[in-house]
Amino acid sequence: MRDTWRAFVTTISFGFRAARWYAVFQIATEIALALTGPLIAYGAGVLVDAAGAGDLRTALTAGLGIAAATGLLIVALYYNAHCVFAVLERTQALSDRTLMKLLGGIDSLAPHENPEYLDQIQLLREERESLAEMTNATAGLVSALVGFGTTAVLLAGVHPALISLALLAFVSLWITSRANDLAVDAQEDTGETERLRRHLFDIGTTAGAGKELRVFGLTRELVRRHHKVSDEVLDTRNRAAWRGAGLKGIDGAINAAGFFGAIALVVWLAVQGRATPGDVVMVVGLTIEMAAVVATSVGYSGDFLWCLKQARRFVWLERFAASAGKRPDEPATPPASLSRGIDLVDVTYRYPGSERTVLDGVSMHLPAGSVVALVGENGAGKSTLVKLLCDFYEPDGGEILVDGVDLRRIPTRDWRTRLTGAFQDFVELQLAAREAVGVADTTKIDDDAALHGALERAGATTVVTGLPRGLDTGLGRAWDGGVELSGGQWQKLALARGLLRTDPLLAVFDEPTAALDPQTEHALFERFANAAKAGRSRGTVTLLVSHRFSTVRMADLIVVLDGGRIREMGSHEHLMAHPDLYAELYELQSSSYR
Ligand SMILES: Nc1ncnc2c1ncn2[C@@H]1O[C@H](COP(=O)(O)OP(=O)(O)OP(=O)(O)O)[C@@H](O)[C@H]1O
Repeated sequence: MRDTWRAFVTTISFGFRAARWYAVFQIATEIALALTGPLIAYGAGVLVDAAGAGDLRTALTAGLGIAAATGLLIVALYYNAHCVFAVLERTQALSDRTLMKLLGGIDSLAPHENPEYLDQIQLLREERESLAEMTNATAGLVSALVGFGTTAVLLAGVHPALISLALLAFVSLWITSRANDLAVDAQEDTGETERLRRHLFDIGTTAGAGKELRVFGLTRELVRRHHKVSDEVLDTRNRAAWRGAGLKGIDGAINAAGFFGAIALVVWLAVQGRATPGDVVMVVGLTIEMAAVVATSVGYSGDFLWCLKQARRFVWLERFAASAGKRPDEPATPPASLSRGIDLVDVTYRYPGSERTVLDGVSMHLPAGSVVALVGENGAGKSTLVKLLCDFYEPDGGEILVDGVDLRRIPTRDWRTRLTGAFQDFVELQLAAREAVGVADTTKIDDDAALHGALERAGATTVVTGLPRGLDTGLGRAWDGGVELSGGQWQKLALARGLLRTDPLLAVFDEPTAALDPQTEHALFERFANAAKAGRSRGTVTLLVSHRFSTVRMADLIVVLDGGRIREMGSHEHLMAHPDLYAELYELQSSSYR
């Protein structure tokens, strides 16, 4: 119950934070709207009785009241629609920003391996409008309650038995919540299939996959699979919708019977002389009004319950985000510079939900100020090791020591401020060129000298000098006047981002040059190595992952991973003098280049 209350308060507060006065006016106009129907019915009853009794003054006053209520209805309807949109748009923007903050604020990548997390996120993304619709659903429910209460009081004034009409509304509410549960269950049951459907659509329509799609003629197969999973999703959701429609049919029949009973009762009372003609007119009007109120309150309570469901998901995510990540008992700050270096002691790692040990007892010393190259065949565990060093995941066993301090003790965000690097799955940031590089250190976004320095270190100067407006050019074809870059140019900008930070303790470059030609990569790594040597006073450890051995050989230390274990390590000369996997692969590559 506390969770439900918290979910409600959290999401309704979005509306009031994003558009306070519009939300207030929305609720006020909804209440005004709710009152007009019963008041018009009441006025009609008074008018009929007054006219019958020849009381012109009362009849005209009632007529004036009906006219005023109708006028109010027209104005309130118009302004209410404006408020609804204003609240919805602003609240949606706010709830989107809150979601972005929440998801981006989870330091670890481990949740992305958790199917429950992925399902919740998928559903939340799909239904995130519901977070914004809480104000609307609540305002609707409040107005329905006001309309319901006023109608019930007026009906009871004619005969207490008519109040039973109001009780039917509770039956309708119960049936609606059952129908709603069916829809929610169906949505949750199809969460994973829906993810697959979206994935198939994405690969079938994004430019990135376009080439392979055409070369391999995959469109037909993708469409076939999309069709199959769509049918699965839609069949399940449709079955739930039909069962819900069946329940609503029963609801409709019960209500129709109730309304007929109410009209029959007041007509019988009038025939008996215990009700006036005005009462009959009013009860007919109120019965119609009650039907409308029940329909809207059923609709709004359905919306409200649905919004509440999404709100609870949001609160679940808030809790998850707050509990994710490490909370060291004795937090330590990263050192200003490294004197010893980074040690891995018997590090073991297995991806969540996987049985396979990806890193198995890895121990090594990465000396302060050194350039270390990590090599090994595909799947050897190189990127996994890089991810552990970046604190995306925590080792299952063993420890990573930063100048002797266990990385588990260093808060992730503090460690990340002392990290830099570039990754094979870099992001194409379609922003102005200065932003695409400057995001690595936002204090330098307007510092042209710093940005050009990073571009120069990344060998990316010509990428920017070739742009029509230099650093201020918009990148990407999605924008008016934006310039599209080649894969290698995007990668060079990603590298420049990695090289903008000038005081890291660890710089990781995980195949950041795969889109570049070997000569460019060689020249770049030479530059990194020289920069790393120049920065030895800070003790920065530079870790390179590459499959190109001509590049790797310049590292101070080369670590060869094989099946998640260290197979050999040492300098190029040492590894060549003691031939094993490295020497074999090196020879193989250099002979193919001869
Ligand atoms: N998110 C993941 N969940 C489960 N297993 C994973 C995940 N990422 C990688 N693996 C597995 O871990 C093993 C090591 O992968 P990793 O990416 O570290 O290898 P790598 O040496 O960097 O390979 P490459 O040279 O191809 O980039 C692989 O067998 C891979 O299947």
